[in-house]
Amino acid sequence: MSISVKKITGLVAATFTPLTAEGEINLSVIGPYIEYLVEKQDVKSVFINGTTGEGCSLTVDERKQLAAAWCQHGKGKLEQVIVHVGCLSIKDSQELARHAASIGADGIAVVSPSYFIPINADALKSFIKEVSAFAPELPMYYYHIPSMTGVAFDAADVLNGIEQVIPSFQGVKYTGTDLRDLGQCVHYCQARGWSVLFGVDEQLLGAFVLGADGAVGSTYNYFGRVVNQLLAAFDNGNHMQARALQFKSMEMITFAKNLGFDVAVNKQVMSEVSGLAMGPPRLPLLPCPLSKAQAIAQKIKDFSQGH
Ligand SMILES: CC(=O)N[C@H](C=O)[C@@H](O)[C@H](O)[C@H](O)CO
Ligand SMILES: CC(=O)C(=O)O
Repeated sequence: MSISVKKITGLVAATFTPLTAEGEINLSVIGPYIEYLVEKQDVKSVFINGTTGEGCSLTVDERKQLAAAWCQHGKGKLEQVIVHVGCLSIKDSQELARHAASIGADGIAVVSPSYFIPINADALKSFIKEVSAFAPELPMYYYHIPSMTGVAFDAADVLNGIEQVIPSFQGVKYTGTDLRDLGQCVHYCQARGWSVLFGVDEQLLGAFVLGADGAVGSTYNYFGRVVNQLLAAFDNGNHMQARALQFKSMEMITFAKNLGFDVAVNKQVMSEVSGLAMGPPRLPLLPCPLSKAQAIAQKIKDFSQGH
């Protein structure tokens, strides 16, 4: 079987999930959110319900409503809407995969289960296969994020031979810092026309040197314009300029991390920079003083000046 696939390139925003002050999903923000990404950040693809989107803290029904809203509002405006369908229950993941296909999503991605963790790459391949079987016509991406899932084997081992069991497999979102494993993923994916998307925003340039096709990250929501210039400089062979821009992103993220940069702070930073109301996190995480998010937002605004 072959499926028609547009390769994913450039920056992909790992979107936040807007909630009301009462903690319910706020679909009315999705339309303005898309306008903001396209017009203000020059970012035209999204990865929804992932880590940044708190996908694992939402109900299946909420995730479906969000996916439908992103696909509906994104039509004609966004290049790709990738729906993350990872859950602890394989049946929930299968249902989300089936739903993503029914609403015209451009692809699906899945993380490894993280409570009962697959003991080896073959076990994880079986899991991904059983999810993709519910959306066989949709490109499937493996979302490698060992710091969150606890998976103890290489992504390259998951990719090896996967096309024989999953015909719709199209690549990997790599959120890790092992450049040898990443390089092996690029080597394997390039030979098959698949996409490698990097997910550690502060190290993006290194991944592009190794041949990554694009990047999925939270900071592209509000720093995408600057990072797009980094990619343009890299494409033009202007490595000094690319490096200078990577150092800006690194400095911004280090500043944020030193203040305690969890998903709740990050979400508030997005509200401050974009003016869109993202609301609180879903889980009762530690309260985040507004002053922290404002300090980070100010840094982002200073660093974005002139870009
Ligand atoms: C663990 C996590 O959420 N990683 C995000 C994407 O994979 C990144 O976009 C980070 O938020 C970013 O690199 C800042 O550390
Ligand atoms: C960054 C990313 O890919 C996520 O939030 O899922």
